[in-house]
Amino acid sequence: MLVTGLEILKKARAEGYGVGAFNTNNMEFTQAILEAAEELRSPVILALSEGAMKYGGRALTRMAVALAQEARVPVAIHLDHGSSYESVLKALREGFTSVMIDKSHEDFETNVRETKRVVEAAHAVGVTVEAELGRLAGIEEHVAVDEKDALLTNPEEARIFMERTGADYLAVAIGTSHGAYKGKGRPFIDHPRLARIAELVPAPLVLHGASAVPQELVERFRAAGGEIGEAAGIHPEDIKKAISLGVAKINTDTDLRLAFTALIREALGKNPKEFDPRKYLGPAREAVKEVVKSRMELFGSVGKA
Ligand SMILES: O=C(COP(=O)(O)O)N(O)CCCCO
Ligand code: NA
Ligand SMILES: [Zn+2]
Repeated sequence: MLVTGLEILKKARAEGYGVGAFNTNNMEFTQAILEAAEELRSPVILALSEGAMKYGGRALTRMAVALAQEARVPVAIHLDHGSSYESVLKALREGFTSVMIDKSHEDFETNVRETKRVVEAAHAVGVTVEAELGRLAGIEEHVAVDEKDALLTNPEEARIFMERTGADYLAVAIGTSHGAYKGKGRPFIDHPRLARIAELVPAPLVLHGASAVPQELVERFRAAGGEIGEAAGIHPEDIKKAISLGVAKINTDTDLRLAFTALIREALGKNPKEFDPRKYLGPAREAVKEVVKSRMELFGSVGKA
């Protein structure tokens, strides 16, 4: 069933498990994510970025909303990294049930003002809001303290920000970053900072840039002809610890992309004569579904629907 992001995340934070927000740009990702959720009886958040909405248009948004309504588990349709009030309005018009307004690159007062404006519009139509405070950036442990403070979420500021904006959940910067290169080896995650934020912010917390970038997937991608450098993601233990501290929404996009692309490269390499798209998109879809299922196991959302 189609529910708001807060309905899913409030329960998750209260009961100490995480829920995956998985990005989709097409039919295969959407099917993989929803099938995994139904098979594991897990709530799930289908995340569409502005780029996904541009790429898939009505075909994607209509499919996502319709399948979410028919799903036998709770599903929220979420605008990932909404960059403007107008972009959020478009998502609201498409029937999204969760929207992110990301003004984390602006100064504090601008972020508060813009976020508050989106909260008023979204709440008026029963949709819940994710905001962001702090800058996503992989930080080496030796990074100077004041530089960390400039980048990472300030716990006291977070409390004030949530009180002034009325946002429903908060994306925090504690050392993660988007993409396949999150730092050399095991990225440093500032758990004490997260614990402090969670003490001051009762709302569900959100972790962006949370993909694991597992070495076996990186190697499989390379073996199939992909080119990727010294890739590294967030260690599963750091994800579990973050969930125990108050993270309820965990964003995964890179791991799905790597799996999908590796399988397509393998299928095309194996049979150069093949030109039925279902023969390479189908196995790629299955690979995405397996990654989603393993993430749900890690987050503890299996059986929580
Ligand atoms: O936080 C994330 C995903 O993080 P990751 O790259 O670790 O999968 N997202 O918000 C997805 C970003 C979509 C645009 O690229
Ligand atoms: Na988001
Ligand atoms: Zn993100």
